[in-house]
Amino acid sequence: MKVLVAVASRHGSTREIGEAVGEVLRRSGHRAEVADPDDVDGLEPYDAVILGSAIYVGRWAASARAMVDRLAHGLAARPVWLFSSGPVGTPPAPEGQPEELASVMSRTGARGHRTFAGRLDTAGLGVAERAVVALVRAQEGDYRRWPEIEDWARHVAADLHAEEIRTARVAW
Ligand SMILES: Cc1cc2nc3c(=O)[nH]c(=O)nc-3n(C[C@H](O)[C@H](O)[C@H](O)COP(=O)(O)O)c2cc1C
Repeated sequence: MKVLVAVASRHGSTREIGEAVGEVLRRSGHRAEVADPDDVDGLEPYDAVILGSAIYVGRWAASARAMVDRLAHGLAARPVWLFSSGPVGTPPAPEGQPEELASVMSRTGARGHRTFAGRLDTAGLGVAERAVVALVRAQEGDYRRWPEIEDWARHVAADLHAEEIRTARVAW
């Protein structure tokens, strides 16, 4: 299947998660393209979509939310999975889902959502971001667990193969 992996990332770490997901899909026999949500004009070329976003102050990025608004019908007509990335530290914090997750799940009919731990590199942050990080005492470091991310992507890839078989049966 041809899969769009659309990823909203401010400082690059969620984008790298999306690239890893795309790589697993390709190794599993799918075609995968990784893109910024702002660059997605339409979903016609794609059979399925994975949409991911970094979490900032409890919310998904504006570009991911805008893509859901813009392409809600196309998303609802395709298999969709969602992921978020944000919690940092040991154990990863904060817990809890992004504010708009329930609404995005229901509007897209998403088959699943996973939150992955993120990366915090204070050297790359702006002044306002540093103030928030200091306020909540967030722990610097890279907490992404690649085996967990790859395992999730393998499950999605397997579901997509099952979907291919179902679609082929209906076509007969
Ligand atoms: C200002 C600021 C606010 C953040 N707020 C949250 C939050 O509410 N929930 C969360 O899980 N992570 C939060 N994070 C952590 C980021 O989501 C995490 O660093 C993520 O990996 C960043 O992804 P990116 O590199 O793709 O932008 C915050 C980070 C910053 C700098």
